[in-house]
Amino acid sequence: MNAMGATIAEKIFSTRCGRPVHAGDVVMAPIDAAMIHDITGPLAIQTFYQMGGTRVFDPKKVIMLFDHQIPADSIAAAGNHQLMRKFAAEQGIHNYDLHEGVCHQVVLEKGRAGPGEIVVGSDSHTCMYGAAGAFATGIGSTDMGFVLKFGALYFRVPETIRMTIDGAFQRRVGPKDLILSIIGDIGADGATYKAVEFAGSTIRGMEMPGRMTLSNMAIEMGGKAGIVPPDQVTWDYLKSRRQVTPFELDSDEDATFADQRRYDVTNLVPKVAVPHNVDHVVDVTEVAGTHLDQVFIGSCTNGRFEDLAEAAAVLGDRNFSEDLRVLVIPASRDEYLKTLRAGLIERFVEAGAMVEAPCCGPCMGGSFGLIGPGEASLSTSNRNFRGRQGSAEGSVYLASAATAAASAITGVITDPREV
Ligand SMILES: CC(C)[C@H](C(=O)O)[C@@H](O)C(=O)O
Ligand code: SF4
Repeated sequence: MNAMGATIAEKIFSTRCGRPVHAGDVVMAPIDAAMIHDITGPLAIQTFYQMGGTRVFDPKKVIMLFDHQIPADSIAAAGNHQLMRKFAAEQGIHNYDLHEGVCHQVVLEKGRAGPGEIVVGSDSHTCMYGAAGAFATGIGSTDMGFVLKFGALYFRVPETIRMTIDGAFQRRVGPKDLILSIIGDIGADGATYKAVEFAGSTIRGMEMPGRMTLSNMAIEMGGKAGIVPPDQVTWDYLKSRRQVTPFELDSDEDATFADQRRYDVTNLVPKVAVPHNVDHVVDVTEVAGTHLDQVFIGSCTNGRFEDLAEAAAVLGDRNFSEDLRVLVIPASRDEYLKTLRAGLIERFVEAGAMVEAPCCGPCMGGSFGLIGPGEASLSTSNRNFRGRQGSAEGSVYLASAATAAASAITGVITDPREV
């Protein structure tokens, strides 16, 4: 039989399962790392015990942290934290607790996900670790209970959609505009259960933060994973975070793809996802002038130093509009420190923003920063579903940090190329 080419996803599953597997095969695959946070962790732990679990499969492979409801914003949240701290202590799991920031950012920063690994998290944006060449996917708390006990999980090896991206971004246009435009094009269910691969010269020239933004939002088109083939950028990023021995991991040219799409970013303009769907994407010019009550710059999608630096560059020495609330939340302690040391936190505070310590913040309306009925928020995060950031009668617009900063200066949705 001819040896057929394979996709990255097929290669990862073949290596980890110890035999050649193909898209469509159902396999029980070993798990290299499993992440739980303060919202979904308690149910996963409960399931683990209900399944008769006593010791987790490998405490070193379990990543625990709190980010959605920190500092505890209710007695229930405090109780969840207590339960998880107790579990970590009993099981010998290192608990990052509330010290480090948003789960996905922290997993990558701590080098807990890398090329060729199968990583799961009980959170839908776990696909972000694909930026580091992992096959990473979000799973439910019940599946996570199973993983904690057995260190393995059933998967149907996904087919792959390859997105080849070429061209150079224009000023104030970047990865967030690209991923919004791709999602607008393919639709919220356009990549359902597919591994989405990001390839091409634009990706090769992109640093890790941008790659994270792309992989993070793979789930917003239904993707099971969002993978960037590891290259020197990946290995350089991982070098200071874990032991690395670079190796080749890319799809073969004769691999079978479910679909191959090409994009050119040369003429890409700033994009905005308008209420209430992530795939309802328009050019910023179409919604420019829309009144806003709040701007949120942060989240696992766009809360990194590079995003905050872009926002600060747009801001310059101006102030934010006094007619709206501006919330800035770095995605992690590291990102916070970089931003602080660059003097940008001072600039944001001076300009009128409220800067919070690393956490999910208003991203999913779980804790603070909620919007009221009839209010509109523009957010650098990844979801704008009805009620996502508070009132179901509110509206959430998604955009880049540059568009967010420009809009925060004027108080209305604003093209960042024009301020
Ligand atoms: C709370 C958690 C389960 C949820 C997710 O899975 O994504 C959240 O992080 C989100 O972004 O909606
Ligand atoms: S920042 Fe938002 S998208 Fe990311 S994990 Fe937190 S709630 Fe989910």
